[in-house]
Amino acid sequence: MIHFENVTKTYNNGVKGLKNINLTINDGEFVSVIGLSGAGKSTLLRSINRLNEISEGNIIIDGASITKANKKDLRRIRRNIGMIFQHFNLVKKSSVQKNVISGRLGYYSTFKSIFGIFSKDDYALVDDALGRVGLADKLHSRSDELSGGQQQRVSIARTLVQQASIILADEPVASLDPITTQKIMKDLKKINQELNHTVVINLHSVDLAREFSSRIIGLRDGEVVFDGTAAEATDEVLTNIYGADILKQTEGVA
Ligand SMILES: Nc1ncnc2c1ncn2[C@@H]1O[C@H](COP(=O)(O)OP(=O)(O)OP(=O)(O)O)[C@@H](O)[C@H]1O
Repeated sequence: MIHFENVTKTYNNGVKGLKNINLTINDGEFVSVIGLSGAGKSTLLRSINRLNEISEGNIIIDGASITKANKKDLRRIRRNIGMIFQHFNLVKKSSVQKNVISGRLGYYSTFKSIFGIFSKDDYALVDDALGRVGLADKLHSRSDELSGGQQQRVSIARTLVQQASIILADEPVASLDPITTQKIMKDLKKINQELNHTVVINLHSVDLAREFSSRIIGLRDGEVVFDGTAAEATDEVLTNIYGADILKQTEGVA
């Protein structure tokens, strides 16, 4: 469970990225976060794993405060939170296998991680994860030889071997064409349904949010202005909250 308690983020320049957010995301939910550019979507998502330090309030993950966690606890909490980025964040010159197995690093001491000491079980997890995302045959390919969609699948596989029960996806389809976008969204949905992983995803496309989410959270100026099911997020409701601009946003164009 992810719980936001009176969370505010004030950037150094005084801009408030989030304003007094109170929110609970339950295990197994598929939550899309929508809103116009600058609404606070990335700030919200990156606060969950403390890539972004919040200024006030508390964020609690499965009963433990990530906000107040010391270094050791932070590492333990983060191990359970996978992250998928718009630009994949792979080591391009490394093989698919190496990139995916790096999802296990949180389970090892620094010494073992530096020398890349992984177990047979870790390699088996990599094979299983690549099978799930349809890339079993790419195990030894260099990551930069893959298409954008395939690279995004590698990053999904990395969160699978991490065995993270929470997946944060920050505009994961913003650089992809519509067909690849559908495939990636379906992969995420499948993982959500089959493994019961919680997915929190930032999207520019309202249509995608409606198609795939169990819940949509709408932000405006750092505040939650909509929180409901996909069916409740009608054009009329969203236009009332945001104006027509929210419906015009397309992938990658804010
Ligand atoms: N590092 C920063 N320093 C100062 N202000 C920032 C910083 N990062 C974000 N902001 C501001 O915080 C607000 C929320 O930004 P955020 O990136 O979370 O929005 P977003 O909804 O993800 O936007 P987009 O859809 O364009 O990615 C914006 O006003 C933005 O300008």
